[in-house]
Parts: sequence; C-alpha cells; structure tokens
Amino acid sequence: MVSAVTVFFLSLPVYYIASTAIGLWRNIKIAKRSGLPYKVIPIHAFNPIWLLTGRRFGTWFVTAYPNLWVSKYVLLMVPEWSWRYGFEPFAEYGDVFMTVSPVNCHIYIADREVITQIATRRDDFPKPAWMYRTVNMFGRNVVTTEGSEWKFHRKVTSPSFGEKNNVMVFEETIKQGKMMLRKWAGEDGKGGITITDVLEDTMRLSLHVISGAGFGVSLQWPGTTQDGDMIKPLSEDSTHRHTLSFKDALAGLLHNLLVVLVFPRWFLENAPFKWARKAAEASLEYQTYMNELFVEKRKEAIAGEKADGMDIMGALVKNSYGPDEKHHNKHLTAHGDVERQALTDSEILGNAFVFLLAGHETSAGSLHYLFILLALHIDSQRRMQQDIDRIFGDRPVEEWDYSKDITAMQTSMLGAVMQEELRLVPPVINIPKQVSDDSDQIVMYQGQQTIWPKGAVVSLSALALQRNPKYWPSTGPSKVTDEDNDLADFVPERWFVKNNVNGNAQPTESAEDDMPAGKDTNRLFHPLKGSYIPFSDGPRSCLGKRFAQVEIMILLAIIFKTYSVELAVDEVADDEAVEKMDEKERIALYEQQKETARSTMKNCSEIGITVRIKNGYVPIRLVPRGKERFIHLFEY
Ligand code: HEM
Repeated sequence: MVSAVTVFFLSLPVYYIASTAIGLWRNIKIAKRSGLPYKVIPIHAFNPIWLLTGRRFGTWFVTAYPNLWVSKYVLLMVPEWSWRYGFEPFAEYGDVFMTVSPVNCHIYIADREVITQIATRRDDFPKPAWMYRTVNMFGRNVVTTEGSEWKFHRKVTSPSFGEKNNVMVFEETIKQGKMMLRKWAGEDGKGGITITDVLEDTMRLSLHVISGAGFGVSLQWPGTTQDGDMIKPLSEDSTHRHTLSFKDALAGLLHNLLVVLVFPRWFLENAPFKWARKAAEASLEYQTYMNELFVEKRKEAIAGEKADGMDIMGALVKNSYGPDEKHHNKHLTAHGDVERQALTDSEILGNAFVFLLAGHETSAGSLHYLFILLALHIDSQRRMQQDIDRIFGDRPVEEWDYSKDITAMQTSMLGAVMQEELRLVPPVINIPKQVSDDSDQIVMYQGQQTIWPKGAVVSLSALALQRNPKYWPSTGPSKVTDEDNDLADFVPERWFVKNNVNGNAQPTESAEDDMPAGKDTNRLFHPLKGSYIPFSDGPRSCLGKRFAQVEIMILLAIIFKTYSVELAVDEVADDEAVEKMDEKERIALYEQQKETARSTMKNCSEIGITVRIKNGYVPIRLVPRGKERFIHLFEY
C-alpha cells in the first residue's frame, strides 16, 4: 500500500514533465503552420507554480542580464512584460508574434491593420467569455455575453450613455471634484498638504461619479453626511435593516471583488475568517441596496417621472417600465432573443454591476497616473493651465456648462493631456480576445495569409501598439531616456498637428513651432484607424468612453484652474529645509524626486484587471497657482 502511494507521488512529476513536453511539441507544430513569427517559452507566464516561485527571479534575471540570449525567452515569461518592455519585443519579433508554451499559443498584436480585422470580425474572434463568467453573479450583462445575446444587451444599454447622461457626469464630477479639492487643498484652500493616497482618492472620486451618474445616488466625501452615507434603505418599501451605508457597500464589494466573485456567498458567510464574512456582508448589502434602488426607479418610470438628467440605471429601468407599452415585454426571458426590446429585472441589475466594475478602476487609474505625469512634465501642466484659463476665463465653476464647454475642452491641451495618458498607459494593456473554438481563421498580415489556430489566445496589445513608431509622431529624441524617439514618454504636445490630410493628421516633426496654448487648438492629431485603442475598437469597444472622457477632463479643469501639482519631497526634506534652499538646490531636489517617481511608476505598477501602481506610491501636493515651491523655477 505504502509503495503504491510512493509510486503515485513519484509518478506525478514524471506525468507533469511528459504532459508539458507533449503540450509544447503539439503547440510548436501548430505555430509552425500559422506562418506567424513565434517564440517558444517552456513555462506559461501565468503558470501558478511559476508565479509563486520563479516570477521574481525572472524579473531580476532579465534586468540583470538583458543581453543574454536566454533573457529574450525569460522576458516573455514575466507576467508584466507588456508593461515593462512596451514596444521592445515587437521591435525585435515583429508587430504580430506568437508565444508558444505547453499550455497554449498566444498571439500578441501591435499592428493596426490586424487589430482592425480582429476587432471587426466579432464572431471569428470573440471575447473569451469564460474569463468573465463569475461577473454574471448579479445578472447577465453586456460585458459577459457573446453572440446575439450580447447584441441585444448592447442595443438596449447603449442609449443610456447618451448626452443626457454626459451632462450628469459633468455635473457630478464638478460636485465630487470640489469635495476632493477640499481634502487635497484643505478647508482654507491653501494647499501644501502632502497626499500619499492619491489612488485611494481617485478611486473614491470615480466610485462617487458612477454612483451619481450611473445610479442617481450622490455621495459625500468623509467629513460630511447625507443620504448616501446613512445606513438606511433606498426605498420606502424596504424593511431591510442595513448594516452598511450604500457607499460602504459599494466600496466593500469592489475591495473584495475577487473573493466575492470566486466563492459563493453562503460559503463566505460561514467562513472562519472575518475578512470573508465582511466580503459576504458587502455583497449582500450591495445587492439589497440595488434592489431597493430598482424598486424606486421602477416607480418613477411607471409614473413617467424624471425625463431629464437620467442616470444610466434609471434609463434602463425606464426602457423596461416606461409608459410606452411596446417596451413591456419583460416576460420574454429566452437568452439571445433579439426580438426583445427591454431587459429583464435581473439583466438591469447585472448591467448596473458591470458599469460599476468597468468604469471604476479604469478612470481612477488614469487620473492617478495623470497627476503624477503632470507633476513630472511641468511645461505640459503649464500649457494645460493656460488653456483652462482661456476656456473658462473668470467664470465660477457653477457656471461651467457641458454643452458650451466640452468641445473646447476636448480640442485643447486638456484633451491632449488625457489622450496622451491613455496612449502611454492604456488601463487595459492587453485587450483579451480569442480565435473562435470552431475553426482556424485566416488573417492578412503584411500582405500574406496567416493561419490563426482555433482556440488560440489573442491580445490586442494596446500599450505596444500606441508606442509603435509606424503610427505615432515623435517630437524628437527622448528627453528622459537615450531613445531616439519620445514615444515611451508623456508628451501631450504630439497631439497638436499642422496639417490634416484625408482625415489623418500629419504629425508635426517638432513640437517647438506648434505649441498649443493660446493658439488654434481645435485640431488634435487623428490617429490612423486601429492604432489607438485605449477603449478597444470595433463593435465591442467601450460603452463608457464618453463618460470617462468627460469625467477626466472636467476633474483636471477643476483642480488645475486654481492649483498646480508638484511632487512632494517630505521624505527627503521637510518644509523648513526647503524654505532655506536656494533655487539651484530646489531644482536639484525636484529632479531627484522626478527620478524616484519615474522608478516607482515603472517598477511598482502591476497588471490586474487594469494597470495601476500597487506596491508603492508617489506623494504629491497641490499648491495655489503662483505659490509653487519648485515648478516655477524650471524654464518654460
Ligand atoms: C478611462 C476609462 C476607461 C477605459 C480606458 C475603458 C476601456 C475599456 C476597454 C478596453 C473595453 C474593452 C474590454 C474588453 O473587450 O475586454 C471596455 C469595455 C467596456 N467599458 Fe470601458 N473603459 C473606461 C471607462 C468606462 C466607464 C466609465 C464605463 C461605464 C460607466 C465603461 C463601461 C464599459 C462597458 C459596459 C464595456 C463593455 C462593452 C461591450 O462589451 O460591449 N467603461 N472599456
């Protein structure tokens, strides 16, 4: 008996090695047939054993020995390679290449024509829906479905993201931005407070904006109380005794998302760990609040109330329960029934949940990187402030107006700064697709037919694509590294162009003679089709694109109208020490902090659902314009 057990355990590694070798051999054969360049890696980057044991070693090895031939293979086994090495692997292997591991063939794309083919051939290259299955926990929705069912969800949910909702996003962001300013600049507005939890605050802001413009519940920042903060039902009809406020339920659910998605609630509720029971509590509270909101919105819809300024969930409920009789078909529940005009109750709640998920971390992460990048790129910050002054003049924030101001914002340095951040750090670095399981697919690449094996994993490599010199104008050699182009740097000025030929902008060779501030700035660079995909491309592109753009631009405008952002230097010199420094010393200190901030951004960013700085922080300060401690000392 003992020997049988021993044999069993001894045979496990043999079985593992044999199945790995067979898997690799099979996949190499498939890769050879494809006609695509490929690289064989013995271990898949997301192999759990490798993640636990070899990942750190791999990262260290590639950094320590970048020129060894073996490093080229180890590099592709580092899960963060797409973030760390950007366009480099593509420059070496080609704009489309495949990694072949024992587990699968994985095709990475930084070629705009191939991306356009993949994004438009939706049935041949579906979303790997299995990855999102757990996200159906509150109801089926537009993110997790495929085929005709997705088509139906998309058709019904798209109108809720219209201009009426954009106005709400604009107004809610102003409201939330003012509260964030109070925390960042202090009650007296004097600024000078070191902010270390920038991501936490941008997360809070984006959560509150979705709560307001997505669900119609406006939340307050700590220090104030109002409905959203209170522990009370959102519907008069509810008798539920809540244990968390709506805000804490939302935040708690998002904080424990992975746990909540993976384990059933009954399991978490009975687990011996407090954190698991807290996760279950947040999930239950969220669900109960959303049911209450739904009841209220249904009452409003039936009564025909709230025609203007509709939040997204309100618009979905109105579509199902509004006075228009043709929409009352909620009894038709068959999935994929494209004749349906309205969502079921569960589908409304499922979609509300994914709007929260899709729109929260993405916008928050972008805002976080933006604050740091603007503190690093002082000239861009100044030009953006000049454009903000030009657009809003002396008008108080209360008089800012979506329909009057949004175009000017989008075509100014505000728009350019936002577009550049999304070019440089697209939150979804690799947009996931797959080759349909049904059959191999032919894709044209560089004028040749290539055969993409059925079931292969496909990544639209947004970050690499958006640094591909074939498509993007450089304003000159990098001012940060020794690269001969600046495509891996934050240079919003590249978005301003001289000519616009056939709808595609001609990149300006040098930014010097085409500075945007105060000039004719209503022509931003128009990237070639398929070369700019922070919001993905084709029919499955982001539904919340405009929502996010409005939110980001208006928040920047609110903050930078009155304040500048600087890197905080507390960890190196206190305020008194800075006070005593002469100009040269201050410049040297700030340059040093810039290096630290760059290194933190590069080395502490992690790719989860989105990329974000997780294992470190870059402290910043808001300072009233005209009272800067450092950035006014730099030449402009
Ligand atoms: C900077 C902010 C944002 C970025 C960069 C972004 C990016 C993306 C990307 C890349 C996708 C495609 C994902 C995939 O195919 O796997 C996507 C899909 C989606 N996004 Fe966003 N997003 C942002 C903000 C938002 C917001 C604010 C909302 C809603 C309030 C939202 C709602 C959605 C939805 C519903 C989808 C699924 C569309 C479909 O499958 O038909 N996003 N987004």
